[in-house]
Amino acid sequence: MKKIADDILNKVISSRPIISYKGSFGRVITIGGNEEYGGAIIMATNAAVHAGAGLVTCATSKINVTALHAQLPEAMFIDYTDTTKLNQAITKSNVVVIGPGLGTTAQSLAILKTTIAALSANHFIIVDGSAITLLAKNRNLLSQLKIANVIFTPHEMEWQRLSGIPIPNQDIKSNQSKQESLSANVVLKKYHTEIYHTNGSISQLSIGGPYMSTGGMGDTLTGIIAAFLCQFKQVSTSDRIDAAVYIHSAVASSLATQKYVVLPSDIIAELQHYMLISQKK
Ligand SMILES: NC(=O)C1=CN([C@@H]2O[C@H](COP(=O)(O)OP(=O)(O)OC[C@H]3O[C@@H](n4cnc5c(N)ncnc54)[C@H](O)[C@@H]3O)[C@@H](O)[C@H]2O)[C@@H](O)CC1
Ligand SMILES: Nc1ncnc2c1ncn2[C@@H]1O[C@H](COP(=O)(O)OP(=O)(O)O)[C@@H](O)[C@H]1O
Ligand SMILES: [Mg+2]
Repeated sequence: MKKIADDILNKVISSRPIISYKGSFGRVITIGGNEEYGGAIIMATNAAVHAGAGLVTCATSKINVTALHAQLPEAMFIDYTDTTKLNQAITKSNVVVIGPGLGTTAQSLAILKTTIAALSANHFIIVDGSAITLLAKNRNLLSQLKIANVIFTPHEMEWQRLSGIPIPNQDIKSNQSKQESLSANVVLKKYHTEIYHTNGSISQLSIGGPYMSTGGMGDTLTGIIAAFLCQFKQVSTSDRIDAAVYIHSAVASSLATQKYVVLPSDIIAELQHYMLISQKK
């Protein structure tokens, strides 16, 4: 298992080509945020925009549109129950994030099914939060998901649901064996997050701490991973994922020198600056 070092940022974050436009930096669609958990998808969307994705669309409950646009006018909106628009927007996207605040109702499951049916081999899909819980209960959907490049981002309980491995038994060998059968990358979030890559490598974070234990911290990570996947195509998928996971905690630990707790929104606000000082010179 390789510890992710600080130089991953310098390796992955490159300066932007002069001849470029928003389309050069990829399209992300974030799907989630029901009537209770609008904040989750707004944080994921906000993180994707601040981490540099060129165009970001948020597919969420209609109830969240005013809050979304008050926070983030840069994001586009679609009603996630509008199947036709959802389909079209997924087709146009490079990276799909599904799950933050999606909920686990029949409607949530229908949105997950529509999303999976719209995937192609060119897509990255980041499956987080409620979408992991839904897939654990609807395992027939797992094989259809494999058409795309999949990144699961479970916390330990979500991984227990999806993998069937109880939290105390989540050792490297068992985790990797389950990850291989899922044909997906797995970012197992905890103190010292572990990343199981489809190329067989395993990385581990050795930064971050309890100042990050606030609701929305994982939702924010999904947006950063999405933005890194759709931008830094000169490096491998595994390096892009490792760099995204690393910068999330690096920003948090840097802010924790001044703050007792670091909020997801604090990390989002600092990302543009931290990426600038970390980029390849
Ligand atoms: N502001 C918002 O709208 C927020 C919405 N959220 C959404 O709420 C939905 C439910 O997610 P939750 O994770 O809250 O609930 P879950 O029920 O999925 O997971 C929480 C349970 O897992 C256990 N657990 C064990 N190990 C854990 C670990 N390492 N990290 C976290 N929990 C661990 C906890 O004790 C608890 O019983 C998701 O869709 C999520 O995206 C949360 O992200 C919180 C913030
Ligand atoms: N004590 C801790 N040390 C290191 N990282 C932590 C700690 N507590 C939380 N985190 C990080 O915060 C994020 C929490 O993700 P998650 O539980 O999905 O949050 P949410 O669903 O509320 O957004 C993960 O990246 C996790 O590694
Ligand atoms: Mg979460």
